[in-house]
Amino acid sequence: MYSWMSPDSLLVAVVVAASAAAARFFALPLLKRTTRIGNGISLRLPPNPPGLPILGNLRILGALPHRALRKLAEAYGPVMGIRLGLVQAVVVSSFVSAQKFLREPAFMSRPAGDVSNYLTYGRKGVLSSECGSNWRESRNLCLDHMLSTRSIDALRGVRNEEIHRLLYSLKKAADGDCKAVDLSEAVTATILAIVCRTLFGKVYGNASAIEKTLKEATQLTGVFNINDYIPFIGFLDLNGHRRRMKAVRRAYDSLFETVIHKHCRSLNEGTKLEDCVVASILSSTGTQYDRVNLKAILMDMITGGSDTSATTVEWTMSELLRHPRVMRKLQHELEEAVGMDRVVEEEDLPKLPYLEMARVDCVAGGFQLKKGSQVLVNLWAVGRDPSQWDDPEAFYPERFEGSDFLAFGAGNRRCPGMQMGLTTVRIVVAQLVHCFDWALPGDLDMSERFGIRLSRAKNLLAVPTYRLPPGS
Ligand code: HEM
Repeated sequence: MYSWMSPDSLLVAVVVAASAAAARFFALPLLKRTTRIGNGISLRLPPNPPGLPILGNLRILGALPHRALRKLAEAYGPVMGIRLGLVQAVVVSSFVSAQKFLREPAFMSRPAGDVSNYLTYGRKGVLSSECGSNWRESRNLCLDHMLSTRSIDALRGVRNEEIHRLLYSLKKAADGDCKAVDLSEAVTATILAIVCRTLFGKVYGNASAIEKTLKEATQLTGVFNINDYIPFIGFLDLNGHRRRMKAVRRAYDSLFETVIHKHCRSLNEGTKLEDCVVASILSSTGTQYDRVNLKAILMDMITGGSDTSATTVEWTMSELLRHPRVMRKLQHELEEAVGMDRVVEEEDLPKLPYLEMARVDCVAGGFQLKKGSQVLVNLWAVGRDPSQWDDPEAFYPERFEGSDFLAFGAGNRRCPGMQMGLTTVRIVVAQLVHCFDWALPGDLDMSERFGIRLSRAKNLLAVPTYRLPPGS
């Protein structure tokens, strides 16, 4: 059993269903891992569709690679090879194989490339780090100062303030002559503010500029970048990704330098700044702590921590709006557990019905992989694996009662921010559903845009009606 899976609620099922599997989308569609050794699981090489010289199978990916790869897997099987330019990759599309690959120690590293060079300070920090002492120390630092249960509890006040700001603005819109609010934008801004305040103590500079940088970073992190797959033409930067990544890094870097400088100065002078992750790390490691690693960690926390949660809330709300049965069930549960005289508090979350999800043991057919192969776990396809779930396309949160899911990865590189992500997503969804009835202003377009996480192609617009008594 995962350690975070304490008594939980239908909300978790809904969130998991929307973000993880039964619903249509994953926050992160394709997980990239790489192997440093041939794993020798068996003697067979996985079947590989024919490709072009040099380009290999790159052309088949198109605008929505997760869909193209699943289609291909229908013909070639749940573990298939593909060649991306000069890089041999293995695509994993079934639930049991994904569990096997993600937990296999041989696949604990992440591939090198433009993202690791330009968006993670050269494989420092956690996200793109090779598996080794730097990765382990950075991951522990994140867990100690931000992602442990104690830190998450300590940061409750920040979440509360920002979420109440969101509720206030939505209520104001509902009280006025509001046609529809842009829920995507409102939720993204709220979650980014929570993450920035958690990391830095306050939102430095222009919040919408940070949001723009974040969007650009998450888009660039997910793309299939030709520079990575045909490295000898990388210097030409044909698609301009390297240039855009350098711009993102410059924008982040100047923000991080300002924040770190302020906190170092205040620590050296013994003055007090806001409690936050930067202050906490610098107080415990000393102000001489490797600045590049600290900036890489901050980058990981912003990229890994904000858009993933915001996207999950967006899809969850989209599915709830399309499925009034689940919306009503959720509202009813909140009415029973919280009542209608006050808004939900984080303390209420464990009071919601118990839900336990057990780990499913797996046995996967193995293949021999070449050293350095990239492993692409198609989480989007895994979540719709018909051999795992009946009617996998349907939004049916109850299916997760007592079952496992892989929305946060698995094995030693599984998401360290799972508890924080779930806490944020659950409290935001709970508040939105408890405080408001929602209606759609027109048809709901459910198409997606590919990136490190699948975002909605079009922002979610919805009309709120306040449902708690005035003054609560
Ligand atoms: C709903 C929200 C979230 C989702 C769906 C999500 C999902 C994921 C997934 C699928 C992975 C890859 C795991 C693997 O390779 O097995 C991952 C890694 C990671 N996530 Fe999250 N995540 C979320 C929230 C967060 C938060 C709040 C943080 C931190 C503030 C965070 C930080 C990270 C980091 C640092 C890694 C890299 C771990 C490593 O390579 O060792 N995530 N996340």
